[in-house]
Amino acid sequence: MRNSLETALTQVLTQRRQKSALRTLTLPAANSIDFSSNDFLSLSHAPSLRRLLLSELSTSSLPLGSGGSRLLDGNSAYAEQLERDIAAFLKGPAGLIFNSGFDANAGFFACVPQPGDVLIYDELIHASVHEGMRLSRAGSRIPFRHNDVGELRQILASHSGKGRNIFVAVESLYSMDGDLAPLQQLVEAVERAEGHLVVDEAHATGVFGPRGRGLVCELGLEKRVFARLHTFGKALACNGAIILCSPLLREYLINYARTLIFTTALSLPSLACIKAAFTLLQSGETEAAQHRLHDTIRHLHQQLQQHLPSTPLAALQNPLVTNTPIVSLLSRRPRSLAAFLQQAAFVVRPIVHPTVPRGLERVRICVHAANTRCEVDALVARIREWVEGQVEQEDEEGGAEVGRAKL
Ligand SMILES: Cc1ncc(COP(=O)(O)O)c(C=O)c1O
Repeated sequence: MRNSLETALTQVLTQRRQKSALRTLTLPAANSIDFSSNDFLSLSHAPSLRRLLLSELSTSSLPLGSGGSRLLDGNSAYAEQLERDIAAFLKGPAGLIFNSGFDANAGFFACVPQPGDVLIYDELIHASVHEGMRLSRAGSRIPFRHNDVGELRQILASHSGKGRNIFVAVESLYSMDGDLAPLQQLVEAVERAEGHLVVDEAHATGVFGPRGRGLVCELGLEKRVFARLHTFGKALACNGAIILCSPLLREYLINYARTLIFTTALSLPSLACIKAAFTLLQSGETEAAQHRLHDTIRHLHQQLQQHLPSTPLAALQNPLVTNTPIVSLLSRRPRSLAAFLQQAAFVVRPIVHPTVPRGLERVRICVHAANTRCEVDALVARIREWVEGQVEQEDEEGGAEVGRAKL
């Protein structure tokens, strides 16, 4: 007879399976074309990064493993110098490396807001910020509608001037909708309320700004945000993340961020990879990839406009956004569309509830520096083929609605 825990676990997994919401691990198919990963600059496959990493590893005399937490045996002059170099490159006053962006956000939001403080966040903020907020001692946690600066101003007005610190958490490039935050307006609104703006640049790192420094640097706002997060796991093809902040906040995080204190620090191979990636960024070697990426982004949008009739174009989650590498195609049948594209060797993923709200299910497309125009053309042709198949099928069923807003 099964024990009760096994029965409970089996039950919830069965429910997920029945709702077609079961998460599974998949392996990349051979010879597939990546329109899914966050490897925006295609650095994962770049011989230059591999060469630099290997040379860094072979010349370093540090032990491979860090040996413990940064606060015990896991710290090194190598890690501290890397932090200083990255902070200088990204124009931050100081920096603190965490093992991942998840750890950085969770640790930061759990410990920085003081008892009674106010945490305001964009409703689409990443799960790692929620993780931290859940543990924080803040008095209130208030969402505002995605990118709605007007609503944020109202919330700020009703909480400012009451002697509490106000934190506002946003991302610069949102991972699901692929749109950018109106950072200039957000900075002004938060400054007026004497709040603290925290910007997560996870997806913008390497993609926006001079030499990939991110959107805050592109807009010259680096002195007007309280803290910034840059992660290394997406365009930089590494692991880990850095929080850019004042030296005082860095010292506070070293003392109170549990996700830094109670974990083994990054090993030498991880640090060396981060160093190699930033060497490429800093030297301008990734600029060509950054330009190629933006050229491919423009081409994808042109192709979508040209080859998908106007109605399905309304299916883009945000048709006005045409300069980011993430495009979301809203669909009532995201699994069918994704499977159709996957059969033609395109790696794309359906994104369904609970990752996105019901009714906003989608297929998320990410473009990369290494995607060719031919690959983009073939992808758009295949999407069009699927759309036409859907319309025909619905015609046969007597229910075609060419005017509907979703694919
Ligand atoms: C906006 C955002 N912040 C933070 C993270 C977490 O970063 P990491 O993958 O380094 O843990 C992610 C990654 O999915 C993200 O998309």
